Amino acid sequence: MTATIPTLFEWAGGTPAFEQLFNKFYDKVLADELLEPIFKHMSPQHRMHVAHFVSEVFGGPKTYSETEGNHYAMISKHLQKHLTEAHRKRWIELLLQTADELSLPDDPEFRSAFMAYLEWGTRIAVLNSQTDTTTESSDTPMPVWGWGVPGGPYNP
Ligand code: HEM
Repeated sequence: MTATIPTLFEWAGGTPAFEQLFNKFYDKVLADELLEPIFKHMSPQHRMHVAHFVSEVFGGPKTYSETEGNHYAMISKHLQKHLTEAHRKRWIELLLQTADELSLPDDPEFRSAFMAYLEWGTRIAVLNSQTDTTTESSDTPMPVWGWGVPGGPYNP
């Protein structure tokens, strides 16, 4: 019998894990002198929108795409924000710090998939923040991230 491979979303702890992660992360963002200026006007819904977006990418419920936006809408939110590599690196650093503090799974398989998505997603955000238009098509589907080469957790 083969074991069922959990989604990254399930492995991380489901909706509560992602909501907690982004809630705590944006507290850190607002306390950070480099990132605070670019996030100080974010809406109260911002944290949960990002939590639901990332949950969906990792195989969770389609809350973001069914009720909150789509991939194009997410990209559009970054237009003309003029994000820099320094912003991007700090964003990732604070998110990883939060993941450790909340004891998100730290197995090599989960963390390598998590990092791969963060690298991809943040670089797309920075690229699209430099201009007022995106080449992204308005019907681009939500990305779906998987375990990559390891294929699943080593010890499910
Ligand atoms: C995987 C990477 C990322 C994802 C999935 C993501 C996702 C999102 C989403 C879903 C929104 C819209 C939130 C809403 O509806 O209120 C948003 C807005 C935004 N994001 Fe990102 N983002 C990423 C990376 C980044 C990075 C690296 C930065 C800057 C360091 C950034 C800066 C912003 C800003 C400034 C906004 C607009 C805030 C406002 O409304 O005032 N994002 N992002």
